[in-house]
Amino acid sequence: MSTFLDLLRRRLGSLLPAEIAPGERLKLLTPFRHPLLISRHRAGLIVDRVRLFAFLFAVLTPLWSMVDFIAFPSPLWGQLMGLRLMVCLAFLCLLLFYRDQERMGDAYLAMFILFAIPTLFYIASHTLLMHYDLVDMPAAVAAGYAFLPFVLMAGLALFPLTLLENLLVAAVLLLAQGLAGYLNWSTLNWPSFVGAFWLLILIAGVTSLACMSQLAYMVALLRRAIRDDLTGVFARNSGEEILQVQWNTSLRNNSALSVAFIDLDHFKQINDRHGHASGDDALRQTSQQIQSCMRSSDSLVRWGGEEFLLIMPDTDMTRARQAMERLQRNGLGLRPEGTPLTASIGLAERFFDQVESPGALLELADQRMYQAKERGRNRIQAW
Ligand SMILES: Nc1nc2c(ncn2[C@@H]2O[C@H](COP(=O)(O)OP(=O)(O)OP(=O)(O)O)[C@@H](O)[C@H]2O)c(=O)[nH]1
Repeated sequence: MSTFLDLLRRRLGSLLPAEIAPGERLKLLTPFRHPLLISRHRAGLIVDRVRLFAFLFAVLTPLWSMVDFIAFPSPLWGQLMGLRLMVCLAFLCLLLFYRDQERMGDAYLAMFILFAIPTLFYIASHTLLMHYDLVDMPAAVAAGYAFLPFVLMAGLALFPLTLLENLLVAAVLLLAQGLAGYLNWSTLNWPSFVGAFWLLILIAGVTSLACMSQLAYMVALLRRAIRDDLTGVFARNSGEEILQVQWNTSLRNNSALSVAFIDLDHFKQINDRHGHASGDDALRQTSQQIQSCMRSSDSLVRWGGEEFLLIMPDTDMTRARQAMERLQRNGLGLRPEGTPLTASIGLAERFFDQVESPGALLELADQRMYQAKERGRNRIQAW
């Protein structure tokens, strides 16, 4: 039975996008456990896509007035043109004035505005069209107005969204379509309202898959770009970005921010005596040991060869020191000859040291790490 379940799990697992690692699959379902850098890059990408959409809509919406002019009687085409110009203006404002702060809250707001503008247009245009008894070509053009929810649902596929986010937006669009049916907007030559609703659900399903595939590619590419190949912790350039973000957050919230430089002692000897592969093993062990001790909000960065930087938001000097003492007690792994790996650790904290920039914070922690080396290694230097 368990072999069958195993086989089933593996077969089903192979249906998921291949580029995503097994441990990362949950990231495709909900946005709650996305690391900081994924959220930032995803937010930036979503806002870029919103602006692209806004540009296309701003150009295409007024152009369609020519079709209205040919198909509809006066004053209907004029009223619709007025609506279209307002929509165009709203999209232009979104395009020109929306500033991306690389926060998911901003991305959600941008998407909300992007979808709210055509939805309001959808309601307003149908309120106008309902007053006219259109036949033949005008009726066919009016039916085109009923396709807007389909365009919006298909447009969702452009965004790198999780399943949960996708279902929420799709549910709102389905609700709007249901409301349109309830209010009898289906008079617009739409042959079967239930058929249309079903089609919208199918499109929602396909879009969810498209969104998750995009997100999977994004997560996989980011993993390669931001992680150190050997240890899997953050690479130095991502560490610099994370430190800047955490610095900004600590300024905004007036909260503590600690950093620790952790430099392994006599690491060169491992390479010299036991070979480079043993040195690599030791680095992997150390990074795992530090990760097992740190909080989920902390970020571990491989800063250089055998030097790690631990960024600890919301952590004052006392607690940072306690965390490093715990790390020392748990150990950093073993050298090939069986003796414990040790490190010299330099600590610095924003309030405690009264520094004015993330660079100064790093500098101080680095200096203290060198002092710890000079004082005999295997120690924590906090002032
Ligand atoms: N195996 C391995 N070694 C590395 C890697 N990156 C850097 N190193 C080695 O790390 C060693 C660092 O040596 P040193 O800077 O002299 O430091 P140390 O021997 O730890 O001495 P102290 O820091 O003074 O205690 C060098 O031998 C580098 O070749 C890596 O990715 N893998």
